[in-house]
This record gives sequence, C-alpha cells and structure tokens, in this order.
Amino acid sequence: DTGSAAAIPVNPNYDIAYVTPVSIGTPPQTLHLDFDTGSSDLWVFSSHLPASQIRGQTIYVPANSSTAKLLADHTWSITYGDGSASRGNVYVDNFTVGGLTVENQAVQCALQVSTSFTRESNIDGLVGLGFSTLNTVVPKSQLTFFDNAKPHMDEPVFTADLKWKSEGTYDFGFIDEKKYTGKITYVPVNTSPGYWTFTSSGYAVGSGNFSATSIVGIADTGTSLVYLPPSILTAYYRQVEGATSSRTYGGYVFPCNSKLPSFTFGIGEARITIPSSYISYAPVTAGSSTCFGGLQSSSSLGINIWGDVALKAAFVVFHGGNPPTIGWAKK
Ligand SMILES: CN(C)c1ccc(C(=O)NN)cc1
Repeated sequence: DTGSAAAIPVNPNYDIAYVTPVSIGTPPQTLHLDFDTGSSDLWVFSSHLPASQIRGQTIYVPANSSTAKLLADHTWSITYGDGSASRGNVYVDNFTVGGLTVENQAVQCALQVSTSFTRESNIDGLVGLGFSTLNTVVPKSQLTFFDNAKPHMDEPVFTADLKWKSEGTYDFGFIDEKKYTGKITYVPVNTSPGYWTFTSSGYAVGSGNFSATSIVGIADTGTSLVYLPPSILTAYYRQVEGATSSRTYGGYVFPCNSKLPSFTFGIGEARITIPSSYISYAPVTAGSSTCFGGLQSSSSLGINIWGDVALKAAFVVFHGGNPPTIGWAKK
C-alpha cells in the first residue's frame, strides 16, 4: 500500500503548522490534522468536547460512525513542549490518509483541550508519527498510524516535503524521486527518547566557514521553529543588525527590514541550507516592524528541535526499518 496527502499551512502568512486531510469512520468524516513526528498520540476534536472549547474546528462524532468502537476503560492525557495539552477517551475506527487505510486505528477523542488548541481553529487534532513508546493511552498504549500501516506498506517509510508558505505533501510507503535533487543522505536514529533523534554534523552562518560539531536533535514536523544551543544562536544573530534576545517576546527578535544570513546544517557530509526568508519568521504582533526569528534557543527545552523552518528546506525520509534511520535531501 501507499498514500499521499497534502500538507497545508494553517495560516496564509506564516507557517505556524501544516494540516493534512484524513477520513475517519463510516461514512467517512473528514478532519484536518497536524501530522507530528514529535509526538505519538492520534487525537481529534470530538463530540465529547464542551462547546466552549471548540472554535471552528471540525469534530469527530464516533456515534455517527458504524465502524467506531469504544476502547472501554482507556484514557489519555498529553502535554506538549509549549505547554499545550489535551486529554480524553479512546475509540478504534477506520482511518484513511491519501488513499491508505488502517482499520482499527486508535482514535483518541478529546474531552478537554487547552486554550492554545481551541484558538487554533484550523487544526482538528494531531497524528503522532513519533515512536509508539511515547503514546499516552492507559492502561494499554496504542500504536501510531505509521506503525499500524507499516506492515502493509510497499516500503516502511514516510516522507515530508513541507514548503514555505505553500502546500507540500506527506507520502506514505514510497519515496518520490521527483520531489528531491541529488542524493538522500541517511543518518542513524536513536529511538530511545521516542522521537526521531539524530545527530547533525555541524552548521554554518551565511557564507561563513562550516563549524564541524555534533548537534543531537529531533526532526519535529509539529514544531514551527528551529531550537538550537545558545552558542549557535549567538553566532547567527551577531550577523543581524538590531537583533536582540527579548524577554518580552521570549526569544530573538530583530527589525523586519534587517538583512538575514541563511543557515546551513550538516547531515554527514551533506549540507542543507535554510534560506534567510524562512528565518524572518513573523512580526511579533500583527503589523509590527519587529520580527521574531525562525532560529531560537533550545536552552530552556533541554532538547534541540529541527522544526518546520528546517524541514521545509529539505525532502525528509522517515525510514521505519530495523533500525530506523532518517534521510535528508536538497530539493
Ligand atoms: C497548540 N498546537 C497546535 C500544538 C501542536 C503541536 C505541538 C507540538 O509540540 N508538536 N510536537 C504543540 C502544540
């Protein structure tokens, strides 16, 4: 089996997140979910939510699906790196992404979501594509869509082709040679943390020298920005006129008309360059001439994160073989 589905920016001006249409149940209910390699719960806004927590999202109504079955006495509760959270109960139902169907996929139904989810009216839930060891369902943890689909896939892979301010794709079960240039460089993945954790071989700021240094981090489609060690941030923002680390805005900001260098990171001998346009991320508030950077410090996170700002500069292969690896190519 294979599948292919669109990755659509939730906001026309800034790539805060990307959503992908999925079908759940019988007859199919279409929701737009945030495919998230940084977590492993598949959860949706549901008919169990209080109306006060829904603001335009499409909800999944298990009562309207003839193939939905309650997973009795199972619950879940998750908190993300940015402090947002959700919790609820669990059904199993048919789950289809871009023509690829998994029967009896655990669909976690929200009974409660935090305000940051309520405010994001274009996200109807998340599809965790991390390792199933991170799934929060108790008493029996559930498998991700990828783990359920893998045995039926032509190849045990999915790929991310995210784009800057435009629609990209997630492919399942195959690698589309038309989506990248040159070769794909694969590096090992440490699955123990439960994320797609790999080691970058270093970085360069603009046209500067490449600094060979191991950077352990995760490839996280569910995080908007890139979070790296403070020393790298200092090296980058010292090249940006008027850049400063702002307590008010919680990170590096700079005048929106400042000239930004690109940022290159290493994957083995290969190099991926993030164009400066991706790093001038967004005005701190609508209409402001102060912009928030797409590169921020990981010092408060305890983990380095290659989020969408980096991922959209590449074609990324999440290879679920034994052992799993991650591949990066230019495009
Ligand atoms: C509030 N929303 C839409 C979120 C979506 C995804 C995440 C996340 O950390 N994914 N790895 C956090 C929050």
